[in-house]
Amino acid sequence: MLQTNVQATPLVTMTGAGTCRQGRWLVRGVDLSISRGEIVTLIGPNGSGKSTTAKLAIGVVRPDEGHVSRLANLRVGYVPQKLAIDWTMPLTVDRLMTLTSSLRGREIDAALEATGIRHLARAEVQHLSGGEFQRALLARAIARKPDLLVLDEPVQGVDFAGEIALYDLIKTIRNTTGCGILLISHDLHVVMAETDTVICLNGHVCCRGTPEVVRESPEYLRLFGVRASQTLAFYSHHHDHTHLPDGRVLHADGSVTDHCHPADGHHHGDAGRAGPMRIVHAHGPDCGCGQVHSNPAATGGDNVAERRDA
Ligand SMILES: Nc1ncnc2c1ncn2[C@@H]1O[C@H](COP(=O)(O)OP(=O)(O)OP(=O)(O)O)[C@@H](O)[C@H]1O
Repeated sequence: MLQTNVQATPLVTMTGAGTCRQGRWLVRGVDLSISRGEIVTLIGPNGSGKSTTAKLAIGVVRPDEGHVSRLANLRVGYVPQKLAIDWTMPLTVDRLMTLTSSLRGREIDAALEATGIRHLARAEVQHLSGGEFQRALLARAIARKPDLLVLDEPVQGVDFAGEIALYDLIKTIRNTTGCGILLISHDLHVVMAETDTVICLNGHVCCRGTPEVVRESPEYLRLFGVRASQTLAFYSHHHDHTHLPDGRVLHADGSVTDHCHPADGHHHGDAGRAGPMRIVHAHGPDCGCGQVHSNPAATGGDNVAERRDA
């Protein structure tokens, strides 16, 4: 689990909030609060009201019932799910940063540095990879040092290895700036296990709590099924190495070796593998990593995940 520094005064508080269009409630009765240093993740099927809830939280959409309050002078960094960019027009990354408001050069540099794409400042946005583009959007959102970062599906178009790197980056941003983060995900990727509070939506709040609590709840299981819960169980433990497509092993300290270390715990996953239901931990008697697999206590890891290894 993440180290958190959640402070008492919420940045945003929603109480029984809902919004209605053409006589249809898009979402209703949402109670939600986000504090500094907290990561709240909205999950739910397509059309379940995740984006609408985020827009209610930051004031882009007004509630037709209930109440939404925000800290005075709250600064919000928002990465929407869709961005209206004219891809026929040349647009560099540093120009993207200042499209809607002005920023000083050093603010641009700092944000690009923090997201690991400073070297791409002059690159054309349309030539960026999926992961680089998401980092550029993230840089744009953090440049004004927001109190609250709202990220609507920030890993779209990114492969699995890039996805993990992006979530690590989001965590780092939270840890270094102390901002609150509202994340939206339409499925159950690594994000759910990396979060403080999960809110499961389906037009209303189905269930909420820590990832551990949510994955056991009957509402969650009804919505996503038992297999999803097991996948989450896998993700909710410490991951310390990643198997690269060429068979080598990338360790948490950045070193790359031909095989696992004897003390290695769990994988991040197989780099490049796609899809939400990845069962990635492949340790077994012949995996060569030197771990004892039959005794969960031997590795000190999460029991549920260890049982899956045996
Ligand atoms: N401005 C609007 N007017 C009418 N209906 C809308 C409007 N905005 C959203 N909706 C509808 O509200 C529902 C919830 O939409 P929302 O975008 O919040 O869902 P979501 O959970 O974010 O979905 P997805 O995972 O597909 O992105 C959908 O049925 C959508 O069609």
